[in-house]
Amino acid sequence: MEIFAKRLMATATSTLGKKKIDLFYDVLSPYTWFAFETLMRYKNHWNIEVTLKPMLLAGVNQATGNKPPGLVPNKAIYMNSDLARCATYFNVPFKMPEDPFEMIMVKGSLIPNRFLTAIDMLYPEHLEAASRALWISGWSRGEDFTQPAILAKAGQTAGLSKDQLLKIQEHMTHQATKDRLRAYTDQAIQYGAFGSPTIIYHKNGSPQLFFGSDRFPILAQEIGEEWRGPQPNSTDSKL
Ligand SMILES: N[C@@H](CCC(=O)N[C@@H](CS)C(=O)NCC(=O)O)C(=O)O
Repeated sequence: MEIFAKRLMATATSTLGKKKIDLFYDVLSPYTWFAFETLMRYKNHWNIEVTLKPMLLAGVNQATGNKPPGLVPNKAIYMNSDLARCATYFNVPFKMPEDPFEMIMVKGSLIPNRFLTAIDMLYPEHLEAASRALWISGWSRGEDFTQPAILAKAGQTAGLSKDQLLKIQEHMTHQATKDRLRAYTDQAIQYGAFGSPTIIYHKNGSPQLFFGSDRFPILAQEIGEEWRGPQPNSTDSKL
């Protein structure tokens, strides 16, 4: 009981006074990978508490009437070179998959999002590593992360045991998991999301929305922290 009280106190103290940030994200979005890694690096440098919230980008697009930028031919051409430049800037091992159209428009991200949602519900301490493993799988190795074997491999990379992965697989089919994914997607839309990444800074209880991996200098200004580029510490782990 005493240990429990001590741990509770430690958790409360460690999050006390921290600026609250939500990252609404879909691993189907390569730009979101850059934002995710940057926020994870800054967790150790800024006085922030980041909550990871997997959401379905297709649901956001449907609700807002937005569409994937790759559907505008000139944007698709632009993104092809811009993503490569950004990958160097953010030091993320992005590699364009062979058929991004099939990946985004045909296969989508319902399955990987349910996988991440189930992990968040059952083993939240593995969510960050599992999200990273899925981005590496889809947007670095060109793997199909809608396939159970690829999900299992990503889960193992994230430190989940075979037994835990079986529970996750089962949990993915539960209504509660589907409802949670929808709830986070709806929450993002209510905050005003129209794409991924959507970063919400809760400024004295008032949500401020930032869209994109290119908003960090502005986010830093608004939260009163210093932007020191995408790698605030040269000892930050390299992917
Ligand atoms: N300028 C943003 C672009 C982010 C972006 O294009 N995200 C896509 C998904 S990969 C999206 O949701 N776009 C919606 C929109 O541009 O309206 C960045 O650098 O991160």
